[in-house]
Amino acid sequence: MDSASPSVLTDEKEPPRGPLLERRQQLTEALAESPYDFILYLERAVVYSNLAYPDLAAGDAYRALLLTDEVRDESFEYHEQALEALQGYQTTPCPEVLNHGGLVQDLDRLVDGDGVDAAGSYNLLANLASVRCFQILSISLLLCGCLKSALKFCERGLHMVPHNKELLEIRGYIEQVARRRLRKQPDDPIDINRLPDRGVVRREVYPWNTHEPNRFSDESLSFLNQQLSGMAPKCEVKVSSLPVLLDGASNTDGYDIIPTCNQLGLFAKEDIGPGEVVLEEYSLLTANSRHKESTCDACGTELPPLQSGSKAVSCPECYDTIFCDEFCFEKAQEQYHPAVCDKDVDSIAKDPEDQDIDQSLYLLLLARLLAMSTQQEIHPLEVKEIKYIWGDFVSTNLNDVDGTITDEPPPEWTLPFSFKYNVEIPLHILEKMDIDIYATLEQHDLWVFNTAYSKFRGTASARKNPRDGRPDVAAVHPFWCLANHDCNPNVTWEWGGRMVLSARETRVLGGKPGGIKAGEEILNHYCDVNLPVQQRREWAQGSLGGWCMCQRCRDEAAATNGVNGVNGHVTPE
Ligand SMILES: C[S@@+](CC[C@H](N)C(=O)[O-])C[C@H]1O[C@@H](n2cnc3c(N)ncnc32)[C@H](O)[C@@H]1O
Repeated sequence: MDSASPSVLTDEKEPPRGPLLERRQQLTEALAESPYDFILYLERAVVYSNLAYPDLAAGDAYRALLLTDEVRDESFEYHEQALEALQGYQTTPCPEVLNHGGLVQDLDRLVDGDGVDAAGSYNLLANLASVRCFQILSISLLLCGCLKSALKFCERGLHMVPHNKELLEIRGYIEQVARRRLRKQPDDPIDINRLPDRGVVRREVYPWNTHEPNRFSDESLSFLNQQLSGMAPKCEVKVSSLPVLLDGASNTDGYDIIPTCNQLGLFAKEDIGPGEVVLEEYSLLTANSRHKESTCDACGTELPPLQSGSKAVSCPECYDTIFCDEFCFEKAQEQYHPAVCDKDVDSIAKDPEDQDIDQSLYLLLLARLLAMSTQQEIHPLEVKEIKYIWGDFVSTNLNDVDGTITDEPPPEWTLPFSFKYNVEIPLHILEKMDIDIYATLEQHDLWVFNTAYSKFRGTASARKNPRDGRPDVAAVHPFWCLANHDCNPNVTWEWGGRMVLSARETRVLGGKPGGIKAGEEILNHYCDVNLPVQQRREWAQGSLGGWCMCQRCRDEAAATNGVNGVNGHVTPE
């Protein structure tokens, strides 16, 4: 589709952001007052579309869709509240947000039963609204690159109103993009099951996110250092100057000076001897994607064999949950477990298909975060294990695009996104935890999940199962992950029940003796440092967010390619 395609999301062309952000704020406040009002959700979805956040538009349209079900079915949990929220709205004239894309012409098809009494009029509004939800969901998910979910929602809408002009147009767009992505001819049929369903969305500190700290402030640094002192007494967190990373090979390997940016890093404040433990960190922000696997629910360590002398403890309320010892059990009770105890959330997203392993581990980390924030009665983004993590955010200005349809989401959008893992299952988990997903919108809005995902990606570590090599346990260790990468690292790391960083006995380069001097930065490794430069760079690219520009990489690449030469592309074996 060419970039001159009309913006089917909106009736306006590139409206200004300021008033839209204000409107978003008003609608968010209105939703806090009236959380079961699907019209408000739809209005906010349109604002998100106009602001070019199609993922957030889809999130709101999905909540609105769930509320239309609540209105229609009196056995549903929030039926009364959803009905009450509709008082004050009429079908003629219907709320402006529903009067879109030929929808009102389909009114007759949407009347249930005989005529429109009070109940009928609410059902009619709910029916109209669900079609509007399907329109927004399908176009928004298409813009995120989630073609399969987009087509499914579009088909559901067309099932209700087969001639709806907008839905037919959206289906045309989805099929056009699908044919191009699957390399099909214009008339080839499309198998919905083969459509890509993983997309990417904006990865940013949302303009309304008031939870993101200034990580460089004295207050933040002193909080971090106070926490760090117990786990790494010889280290401190300080600002570190790091190379700005590009997406791939460049001709700057031989340059003496390259652009840098300020981030945080870990530094030695005293000399550390070779082999000495640098940091030992305990974290409850862990996830295990195997159902009934023998790891500690809290710290993720392998459980000791169940024989006499084992210190393992199971929760007395829900016997299935096992902890490696009393310490982990108590920490879990204090910090997250009661929020999920006996709530049947255990089997969700477990034993995933191979292609979903990463998404399922990140989702389970999100689930743990939600349990921690619920138990600790704080906002998820205030949970100390993630609050100070940098999410590799891109600036809002760079992310901004107009709402036109293109083949692929823009290259600046780097947060992996799928309807299932970002929207549907997190809400399902909250429901299982007996949390009202409408009344707790402030804590459980989609942008909150996306922000947490941004922080997990690039900082979580995973452990492979020795039986089949699949990564099935993951964790976020917020202090360990403050250590930056270098291909000539001065530490090694190992994660059992604790994440342990130790000073290397010998350095990789030149076999020089290990040990870290006071003032030197702690340099971790995010890839196998025994590989040749090209392979190291490809491996570390995901967690670094770019092409490694450490001194070793630059020297080796410049030596291989001639000074200033551009590397050729080598695929790892
Ligand atoms: C796990 S965090 C490390 C801590 C991070 N510097 C911070 O301020 O929180 C990983 C991120 O740090 C940055 N980083 C780490 N090592 C780097 C390196 N050698 N060169 C450039 N950036 C690096 C990248 O932005 C990467 O995505």
